[in-house]
Amino acid sequence: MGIRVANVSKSFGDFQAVKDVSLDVDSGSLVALLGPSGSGKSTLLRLIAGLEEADAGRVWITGEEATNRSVQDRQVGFVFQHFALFKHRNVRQNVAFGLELRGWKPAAIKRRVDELLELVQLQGYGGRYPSQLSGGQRQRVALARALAVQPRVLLLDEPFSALDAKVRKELRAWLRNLHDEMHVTTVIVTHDQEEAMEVADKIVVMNQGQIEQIGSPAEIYDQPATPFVMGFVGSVNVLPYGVVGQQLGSGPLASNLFIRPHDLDLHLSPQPDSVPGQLRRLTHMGRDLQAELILEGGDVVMVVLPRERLDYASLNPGDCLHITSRMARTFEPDYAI
Ligand SMILES: Nc1ncnc2c1ncn2[C@@H]1O[C@H](COP(=O)(O)OP(=O)(O)OP(=O)(O)O)[C@@H](O)[C@H]1O
Repeated sequence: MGIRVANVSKSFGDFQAVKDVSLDVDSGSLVALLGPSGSGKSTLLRLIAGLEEADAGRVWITGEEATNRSVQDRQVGFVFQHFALFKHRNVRQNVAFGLELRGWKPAAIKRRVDELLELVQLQGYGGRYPSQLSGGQRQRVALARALAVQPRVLLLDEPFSALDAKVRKELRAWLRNLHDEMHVTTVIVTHDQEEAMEVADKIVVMNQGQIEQIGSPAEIYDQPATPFVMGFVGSVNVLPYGVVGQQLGSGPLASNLFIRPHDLDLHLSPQPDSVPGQLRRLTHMGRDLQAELILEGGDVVMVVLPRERLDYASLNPGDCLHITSRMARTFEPDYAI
């Protein structure tokens, strides 16, 4: 086992940020803690690191109990969103920091730093100072520094969120490749579902201090356990069963139907099991069209479909279209996102 968390809770004053959470992270895997702001992701990560003390529960790191151990003793590597590098140390000196503290000899430090700079693809940057690097390069130096001392686990708290979208995407792919080379057990905190889907073997979806679901990216997307998960990891229409139920799905009368925009289809004429809707807006999104329709009862429905599926050239707002569904889910009655 890479990391085990058992029944961990943490409150700040009256506010319970983490509520009786248990989690196993397989050795060598990359797990994402995903959830909205305030859901307790960072607090859980900090509890694993030893930066916060749990009110209750226990933590194991690589099989050894770490609950009462100091941060240093836990031998974890961290990278934070704004992980400040030492400004007055160049890249090599930043990466070497932990090794110097541990009394490594200069020749061994040089070898290890060379190795790490190659790993994070920053050979040739060793003499630069942090102010002479891009944001993405700085985070790669931070990762090299965290990895220098061969941590037992790597904990990343929104490491890329301060960077622009393109760099963030590049760094995700890079992190995934790095992880495939290194196999260090890694936990990454993110509020970005695309990031979690792209990098993680498993996703832990958190909401209000608790785990809603743990699963592979495909499981989380295709078999969401709760309405919250379904809404958080993709777009969803929530429609009262009473209005569209018999046509678009099946379930208890009092429930809502949860349907992804991609699982709906549009037609120019009525179909078996279609419901009519009035077109409010049609948006071109590259390959796909996004249509917003209003049902007879006033509910708004979003449909996303490939452009070639609909002869849209002559459509205008106000036109009547017919909606069918390929896949609809129901959850407990009265459960709302
Ligand atoms: N040191 C603290 N003192 C008081 N409240 C705190 C402290 N740290 C966290 N909290 C509160 O605990 C809750 C969970 O915070 P946490 O940072 O774990 O959430 P998060 O899911 O990581 O959110 P974000 O993505 O915004 O960082 C929040 O409501 C936060 O205000």
